Amino acid sequence: MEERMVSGGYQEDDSMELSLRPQNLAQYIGQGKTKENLRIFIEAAKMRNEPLDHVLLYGPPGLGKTTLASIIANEMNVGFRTTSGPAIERPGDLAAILSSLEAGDVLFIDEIHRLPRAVEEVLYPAMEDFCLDIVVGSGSSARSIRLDLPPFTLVGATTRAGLLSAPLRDRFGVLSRLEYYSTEDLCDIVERTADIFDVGIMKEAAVEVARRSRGTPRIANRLLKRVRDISQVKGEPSISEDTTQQALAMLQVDGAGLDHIDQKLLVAMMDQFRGGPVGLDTLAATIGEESQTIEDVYEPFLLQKGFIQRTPRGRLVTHKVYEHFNREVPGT
Ligand SMILES: Nc1ncnc2c1ncn2[C@@H]1O[C@H](COP(=O)(O)OP(=O)(O)OP(=O)(O)O)[C@@H](O)[C@H]1O
Ligand SMILES: [Mg+2]
Repeated sequence: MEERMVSGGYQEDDSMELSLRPQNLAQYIGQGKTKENLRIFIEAAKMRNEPLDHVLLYGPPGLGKTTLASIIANEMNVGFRTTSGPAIERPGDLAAILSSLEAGDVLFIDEIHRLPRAVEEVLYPAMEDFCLDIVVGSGSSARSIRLDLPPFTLVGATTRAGLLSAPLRDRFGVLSRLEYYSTEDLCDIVERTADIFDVGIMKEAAVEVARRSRGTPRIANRLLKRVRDISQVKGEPSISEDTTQQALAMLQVDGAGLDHIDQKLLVAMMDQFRGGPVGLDTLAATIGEESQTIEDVYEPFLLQKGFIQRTPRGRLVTHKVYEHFNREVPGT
């Protein structure tokens, strides 16, 4: 699969992200409810001199889960350790990490849905009672010993909350779902990033980048970076709306943030299947993509935007699609 300008996943080109990452809750734009809750929980934990409850952050890629995890550590004034589900292969790996934590630390486990089951089982008593149950010896002389751990906060992140086992999910005290950002919030993010890049940007230009970023800060920052390059080559004193339009057209990102693959899919549905319903496999074969890729990568945004609907008989395009492509809605 090719890399898309508008995919929320991390790409090599996004390496500037580290410098763009907000450091505290005040700098973290949007996600009002999550932020408000966390602010209260953090304050309460600090008053009680206890570690924060374990936090699960879930939602699509690029919405700021990793960023928020590091902010939690900053706001609690504690250390931040990071690892990921696939990186912890054996129970012993996790035991080593846990026993090296300092009291109060935040341990961040990214892609936590990918933890091996045997590792997950070590995590349960660690989360619940801050202890490790270790089996020593083997056969009839095997026995289990219990080791105390320093109290810590586990922050887990996942794009696939549905894949988390119930016992693991139940051990988190705080569950926060990150939402796609509004155009206003993304506009603030674009302006903040431009500030860090030390370039000016006209309000209309920032709004335009925001509108096409699929509700995702990572995409907004990526688009802005490209737009800035073109603006600089033109010698503009600050990024203009014209340049932004031109740059985004070059990048083949349209007014709703759709790229050529989204367009191909929607046009095929209108032209070849009269708007649907069309089965996923048929559609996949028509545009030469895997069904799974359509379902996991292309469809979520189109569904969220109300461009397509899923029905038991297959996918349907909505009237929004005809309007978007300036076509007459059939049967009107
Ligand atoms: N609320 C926000 N305010 C400002 N910038 C943000 C915000 N959320 C995310 N960003 C920017 O978007 C980038 C991507 O965010 P982050 O890496 O935290 O996403 P993620 O949800 O962890 O993605 P993934 O699912 O790929 O791990 C950050 O480096 C940061 O620059
Ligand atoms: Mg992340």
